[in-house]
Parts: sequence; C-alpha cells; structure tokens
Amino acid sequence: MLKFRSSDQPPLVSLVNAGVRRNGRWLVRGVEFSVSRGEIVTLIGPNGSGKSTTAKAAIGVLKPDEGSVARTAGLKVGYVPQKLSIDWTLPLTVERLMTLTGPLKGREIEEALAATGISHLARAEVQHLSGGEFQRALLARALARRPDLLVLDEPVQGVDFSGEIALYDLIKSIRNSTGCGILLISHDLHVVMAETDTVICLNGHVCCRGTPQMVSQSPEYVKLFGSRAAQSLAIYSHHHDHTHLPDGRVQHEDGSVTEHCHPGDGHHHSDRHHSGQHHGAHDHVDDEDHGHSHGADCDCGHHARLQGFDAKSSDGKEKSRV
Ligand SMILES: Nc1ncnc2c1ncn2[C@@H]1O[C@H](COP(=O)(O)OP(=O)(O)OP(=O)(O)O)[C@@H](O)[C@H]1O
Repeated sequence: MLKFRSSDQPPLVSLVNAGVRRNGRWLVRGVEFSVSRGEIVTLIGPNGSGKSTTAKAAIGVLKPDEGSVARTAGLKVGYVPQKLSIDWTLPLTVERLMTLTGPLKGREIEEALAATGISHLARAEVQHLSGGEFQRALLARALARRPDLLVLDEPVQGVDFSGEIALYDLIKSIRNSTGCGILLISHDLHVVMAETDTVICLNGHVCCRGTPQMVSQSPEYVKLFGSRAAQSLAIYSHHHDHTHLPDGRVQHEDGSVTEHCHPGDGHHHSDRHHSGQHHGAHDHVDDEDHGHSHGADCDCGHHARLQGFDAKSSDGKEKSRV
C-alpha cells in the first residue's frame, strides 16, 4: 500500500484569512488552512457554522469576499456535496448517476465502483440504495475523475455506526492508494476520522484546530466500541473559551462581548504574539503563556485540548504543548 505524505509538497489548496459575506452578513471569516497531497483535513462545527461555505470557497464554487484562496494549477477536484438535487421519482441507475455531470468511459465507471465496493450495484436504482450505498455511489462518481483533492461534505450522513466505520476505512484506503488530499466535513463535534491530520472547528470563524486524539489509545473507548471502531474513529476533544450569543456576538471568558471573534479585537492575551500574522493549517506556535496550539483565529485565544497529544506541524517538526 502506498503511503503519501505531504510535508515537502506545496498545498493543493490554501485559504488565507478567507471570508464569505452574503446579504451584509459574514458567513465565515478569517479562515486559514491548507490541504496537501495525502493529507486529511476535517472541518467540524455546528449546523450553519460555515463548513459548506468554506469548502465551496476552497474549491472555487464561491469567491471569498476577503482574504485569498490559492489552488495549484490544473487542480482536479472531486466534490461530494451535502445535498443533491435528484428527482427521486425518475428512475436513475448508479451507472447513470456517475455520468450525470460529465461523460466517463465504461472502464472508468467499473474501476470507481470496484474501488468503492459497489460493482454489484451498477444497475441498481439510486432510490433503492441504503444510506451507505448511496454515499459510496457519490464517492465513486467523484473518484472516477481521478481527483487530486476529494471534498466530502458529510459523507457519513444517514449511515449507521458500523457503516460510518466502513466509509472512513474506504476514504482512508482511497487516500492511501491514490495519494489525493481529502477535505472532510462533519457536523459531529467530537468524533472524527482517526486518520485526520488536522481538525478545524468552525463557528463562523476558526474556533480551534488540532490533531484528533487517537481513540486506539483510550482503553475505555476500545472497550465500549471495539478495536475496529478505535482504528477508524477518533475523539476530538476541545474547549472553547468563548460563547456564541444568539445575536451573533461573542462573549469571552472574561465576560466581555465583541461583535465577532477576530484577531485584533483586543480581548486576547495572544493578540500581542500574533497580531498581523497568519499561520497556515499547521503553523502551530508554541505559546508560553497558555500552552496551547494556535491557528489563524486562535489569535482569539481559543484552544483545543488534545488531552496530552501534541499538535504537530505539517513537517512534523514543530510541536506545541496542549
Ligand atoms: N448563499 C447564501 N446566502 C445567504 N446565506 C447563506 C448562503 N449560503 C449559506 N448561507 C448561510 O450561511 C450560514 C452557513 O451555512 P453553511 O451551509 O456553510 O453551514 P454548515 O456549517 O455547512 O451547516 P450544516 O451543518 O447545517 O450543513 C448559514 O447560516 C446559512 O443559512
């Protein structure tokens, strides 16, 4: 099995201080991360926190209203959206679903269906597929075009626990065999794919980021869910030192309230360290005062508690205490 690692390669996509504004409201702001070949980045956050908006900005479906998004020239993206507009009353086979957005050769369809384990469903009606089978069909469609970057918006939606493990195993094996970069979106705030290199927690801005704690090292979790689950799922354990108020403002730990949580709002100790600086997804900076890892918006003092696990930079060299 091939193993691709990203440290010495330029990112496939990188966002620097990216923000998207609609109808006078910032949907997301100050977003910074990158995805390189062989790397898995997971965006988590509650409903409406801007995950899909961020993913769309990353792949160029949306243009950022501030900041920048850079993609390598000729980047091929395989995008599995959260929602598909399919007329479920019309008959549609899996094979036909594969070619709805562009022609594919028969061999390409066969290979993609085989890679996702659903060759036997090529002529099945899409409306009769189970949740997990449907997600595999969408993955096959994205894979068939041999993307450099796979963007999967809620790939485990409608899938039960063991189906989730199986899908994450599949995504991992796709990454290992093709070396593509993967941007995953999940609204599960706590359980992420164990192979994730970087978890980014969004809530209109980057609340915190870090590496997931490997479940395989937590005997309680293994006991509860079994070792198979522990190999595929990891707990992302984090703590935010602020609260999002219903009107969109942010209340900080010291009780102060600001319009939003953004570098330079003056409420955070770390402002003095980082004002005006941008850090990529893996540019964690050791913070003597707080002992936590920082990303772009960690200027606002949010931190991921990784329960003893170090946040690592993309080259694996720089580590921060957490
Ligand atoms: N084109 C648009 N115009 C105005 N508001 C929008 C637009 N697209 C999204 N929004 C709003 O932006 C916010 C973020 O939406 P987005 O779909 O990115 O969130 P999400 O984190 O992916 O949510 P979910 O987990 O529910 O899928 C939501 O409040 C949504 O209503």
